[in-house]
Amino acid sequence: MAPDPRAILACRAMADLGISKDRTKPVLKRLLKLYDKNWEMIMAENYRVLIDAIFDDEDSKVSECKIDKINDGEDIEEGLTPDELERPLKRTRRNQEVLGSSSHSNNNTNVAGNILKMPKVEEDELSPALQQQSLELPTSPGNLAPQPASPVSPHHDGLNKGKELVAVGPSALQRQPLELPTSPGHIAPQPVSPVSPHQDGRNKGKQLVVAEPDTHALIIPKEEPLTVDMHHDEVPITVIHPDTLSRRDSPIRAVSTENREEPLESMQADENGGGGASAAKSEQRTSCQLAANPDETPGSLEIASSQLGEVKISISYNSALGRPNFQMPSIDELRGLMEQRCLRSYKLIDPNFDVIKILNDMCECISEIASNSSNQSQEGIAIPALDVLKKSPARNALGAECNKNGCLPARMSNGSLNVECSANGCVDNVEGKALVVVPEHQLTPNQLRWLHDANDVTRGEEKVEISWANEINTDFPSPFQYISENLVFQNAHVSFSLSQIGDESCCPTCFGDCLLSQQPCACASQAGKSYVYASAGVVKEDFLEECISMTRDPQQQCLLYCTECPLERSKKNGFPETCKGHIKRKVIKECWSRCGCNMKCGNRVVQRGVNYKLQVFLTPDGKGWGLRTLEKLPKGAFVCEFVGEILTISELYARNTQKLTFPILLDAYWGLKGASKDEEALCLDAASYGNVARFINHRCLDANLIEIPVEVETPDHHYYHVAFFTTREVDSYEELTWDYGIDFDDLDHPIKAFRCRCGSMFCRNMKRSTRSRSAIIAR
Ligand SMILES: C[S@@+](CC[C@H](N)C(=O)[O-])C[C@H]1O[C@@H](n2cnc3c(N)ncnc32)[C@H](O)[C@@H]1O
Repeated sequence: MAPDPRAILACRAMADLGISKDRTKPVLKRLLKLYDKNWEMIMAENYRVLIDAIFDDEDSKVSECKIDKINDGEDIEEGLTPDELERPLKRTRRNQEVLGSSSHSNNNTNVAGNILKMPKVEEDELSPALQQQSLELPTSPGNLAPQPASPVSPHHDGLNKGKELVAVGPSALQRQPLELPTSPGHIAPQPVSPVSPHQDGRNKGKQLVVAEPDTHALIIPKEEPLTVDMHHDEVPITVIHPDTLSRRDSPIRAVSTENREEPLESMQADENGGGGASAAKSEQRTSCQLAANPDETPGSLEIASSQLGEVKISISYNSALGRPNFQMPSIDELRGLMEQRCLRSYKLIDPNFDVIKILNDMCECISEIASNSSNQSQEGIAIPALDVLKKSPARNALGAECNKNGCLPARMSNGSLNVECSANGCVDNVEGKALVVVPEHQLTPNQLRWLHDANDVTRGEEKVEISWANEINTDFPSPFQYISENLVFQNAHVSFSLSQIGDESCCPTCFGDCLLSQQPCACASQAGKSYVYASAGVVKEDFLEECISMTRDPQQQCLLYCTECPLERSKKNGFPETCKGHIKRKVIKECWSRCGCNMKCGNRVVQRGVNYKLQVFLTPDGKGWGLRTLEKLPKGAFVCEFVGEILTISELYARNTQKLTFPILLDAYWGLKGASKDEEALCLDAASYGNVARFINHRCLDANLIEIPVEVETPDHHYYHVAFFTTREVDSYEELTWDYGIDFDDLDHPIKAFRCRCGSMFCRNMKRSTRSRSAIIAR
């Protein structure tokens, strides 16, 4: 009898995941029997049930085998007990139970949604069978199924960026995430915890890029020269079959480049699975050779390097190879699935286990080995190519030649824009290295302006220049007006009058630097008994920690309720609810023009503006543009203020109909005063007018920035500045993030939330199926 085509499809789908037919068939048969040949059930959600059953099958085999061994006395030598052998599963179950109960308590915990919500578990997306199984195993079958993914290229996000709405609202940070209640239903910002299990991997400044070849580029970064002449189907430079990620004995092919100006060489593990430079002396082929043999490379891990010490790891997929609906997953989805696989296969239960960190470590090892063998011939040695901007000595050199920031200058001549590309993936103006000449008239005014302002998106508005870079594709940021100070849109009442400031609210008799005096000046006293800033312009540790816990830790959190909440009052639906509460915050009071001290006074930090080297960049994980630091930042450092138009809440709601806002509420005092008048209930919107903070992306809970209200020129509490400080030390080239406080479940919210790709293990918008099991275990 001819095999059922559905069975063939199922085997194929499993093969794509690296599961052999031999493993698939018996389990499939069992499932068919179990589900009475209900194929729909088996095929649902990309064969989740099947995948799960296969792994469950293996789990039980392994565990049976181990118990057998123990019974035979084998493992006793290693000090293992049956209990220990079972620990992973038990822990998982226990954690799942806690998770369940926590979710339950979340529902009951209700300071009107103003506390952090547990990550959203979308039970309804699981098949009944899976739901049943998930009660026992938090690693639901979905974890192993390929997730429908959005294209890796942030192309679309990039285009949409600025048109999506950011729901920002107060929420709480958790040290015990399980006990965290739900996140806020309103729009105030929310700071974050310094704890990041992924942080180690990231702050090395390495990036993993999941790239989708784009041949429609107007400007082709030199970083990707091979793609210029390649079809989408062709496999780039250096290729390692994905199976080699898990199978040590898989042969790996490498492809060299022919036309590279900066030689990118291939990296491959040796037959014994040894990584590092020793494995790099490998067979090299051209991309043509590889393309001619496509069946062997449905997907590829690309590790390439240049002699300049750049490291690049990219994962690409040949979409022509029988997977027409293939969509490259986001880095977070990839991470989720990889972690699930590794956890399942190797029973890793270390909560710090992080696939990205492993890849980053790999980059570092390559760099280390490569630099230790600098005298050796570079032939055949693969130097990773993607951490491009971070450690490349070429970057600085080119940058020094071309521009201070090393990125994106362009040249106009004879009506054409000559856009060129450097080895570090930046567009530069090195003579004779032009990749594409784009007629000027083909660029929009916005693109022309961005090219012009490539070195300084602030257009001179800040003390420091802030460049932008796109190492991924040819997108430009969307237009907005850069302003370095908040501006009133129309109805907001903000008075900066000197007469409003009484002597008791400033320090007219001070001089020089207030921080040098023993007694805190009158300004500083308003925030507490001592100065908030340490002399180096950073917030003192104890103050910072207090701010963090007051906003994140439910135990420390205090919510203030308005008698008549401006948010509810302005709702257009005519059904105002009671105030959902606003997080009580600690406030900094800086000295100002009426004070006797000078501009260098240590109690003036935010008003002096951006001080660190920052860069706007296109994120590789689909969040659109983001902000990163180009230098290491100490803990408590002031990074930038959130600047935008000052709006009343009514004005904000009016704008929200257009879904174009990037708002932050100035609600720190709302519950303390009586009912705020309309013109005094304010927020900041950076959609059309804003500063560099408008590029800071959201990260659930463990973001590296926290926002702190700062009073400068007005003691009238309804208006203040919102300043971002680092919650921990931040490495150069790390993306800067803060927790918007979004409640991803609040469908009633006036501002549309987005699908979160923050990658945090505490993500509140992550389906269980894509969530890191290690995160669950960590709880
Ligand atoms: C204030 S903007 C940040 C800058 C933005 N990425 C851009 O390209 O202009 C907020 C928007 O960025 C995107 N974004 C921010 N954080 C994100 C995240 N964690 N996951 C996905 N998208 C995110 C969303 O589209 C959101 O509406």
